[in-house]
Amino acid sequence: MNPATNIKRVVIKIGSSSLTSSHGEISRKKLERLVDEVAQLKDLGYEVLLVSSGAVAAGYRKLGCLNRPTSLPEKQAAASIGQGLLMEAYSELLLSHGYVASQILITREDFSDENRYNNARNTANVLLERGIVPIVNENDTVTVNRLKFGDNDTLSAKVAGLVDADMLLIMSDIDGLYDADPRKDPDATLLRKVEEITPVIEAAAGDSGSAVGTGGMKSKIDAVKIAMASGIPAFLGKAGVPDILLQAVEKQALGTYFESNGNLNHKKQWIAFNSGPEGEVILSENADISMLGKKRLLPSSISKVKGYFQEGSVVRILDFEGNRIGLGVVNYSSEQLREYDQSENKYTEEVVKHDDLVCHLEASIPVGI
Ligand SMILES: Nc1ncnc2c1ncn2[C@@H]1O[C@H](COP(=O)(O)OP(=O)(O)O)[C@@H](O)[C@H]1O
Ligand SMILES: N[C@@H](CCC(=O)OP(=O)(O)O)C(=O)O
Repeated sequence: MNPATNIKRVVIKIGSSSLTSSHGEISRKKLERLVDEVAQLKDLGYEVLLVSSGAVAAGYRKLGCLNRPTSLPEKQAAASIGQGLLMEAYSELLLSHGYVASQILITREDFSDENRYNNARNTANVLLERGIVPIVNENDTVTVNRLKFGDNDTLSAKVAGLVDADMLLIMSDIDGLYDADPRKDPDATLLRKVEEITPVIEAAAGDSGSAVGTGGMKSKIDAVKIAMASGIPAFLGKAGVPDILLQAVEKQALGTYFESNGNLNHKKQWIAFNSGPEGEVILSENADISMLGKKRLLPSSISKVKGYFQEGSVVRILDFEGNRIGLGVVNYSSEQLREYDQSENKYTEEVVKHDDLVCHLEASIPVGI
């Protein structure tokens, strides 16, 4: 723990572009430099969880591909070879500093099941408390396109929330977030501190700059939003700059610092970012939306129900005009809600309890969730 900053537990995301050579293959030198810096943090008493990309990059040559594959089955086959090689290298390098690595492979489905999500937390906590360095990646080999996290940026933010990290470091091939895509605008300037992700910032974030990166700045901004809403400050900077990890946790690094602006608890993080809503409830015209974050949702506020869901499912909450305004766990099935007759007032229980409701006003939930 650093008493000056109150930071002890750090999640570090390292992108493919920061681990590969110009040919797109894993660079041993870059990996060594990263592990040296992780060990530096560990020596100082920080707990470190690494979210590492690079499985496809580490495996595609051995699969017989000359270039990084683009089809899903080939990428999955490459990851199947590369993930083992990547872990072998991490284990060996960390052991040379006296630290033990562990592997955690996650799919989106693991996180959408609340029990599995909570179980992943317990496992990661044990590892971190015992000084191990968990190395997390998406379980590429078994995921299908539709159900992929897709990029490790959002995965890292969800993992940071899962383990109650004190800080999320997203290390990339660029020294931070610029006010415009630097490839398109030579006058773009580096933003050093961001308190809120505004539409202007979202518009500035472009896609990936390299052949190996997947998410680009867009997915990093989505990730940062998740961290900020979960109460976790984030940093975005350039991997490979000497001492960057230590400087980042000490708030001295060149890069972009994002302040946290929410404090969603685990349950609300799960509802907001992992659950996968099963249906929709549309509020009546006169429902007081400004109060939604502070209140429960009553049957009388609902004008329409879309889709089929069970009691206990997560649903999207839309205003009368169809704008997404929140998510919540319902106490009634879609059929029960469709049958609700206000005049009889037969449902006494709220549709969504306050503790089970996340309002977009209290959490800037990334588009698409
Ligand atoms: N506003 C922006 N500020 C900084 N970088 C940007 C911006 N818009 C787009 N980019 C691009 O995003 C790239 C980083 O994303 P990506 O290639 O996915 O890296 P990684 O492999 O680290 O995930 C940068 O190299 C840059 O070209
Ligand atoms: N899971 C994939 C990487 C996916 C990914 O997010 O890559 P990147 O945008 O480089 O961080 C792999 O290990 O190759």
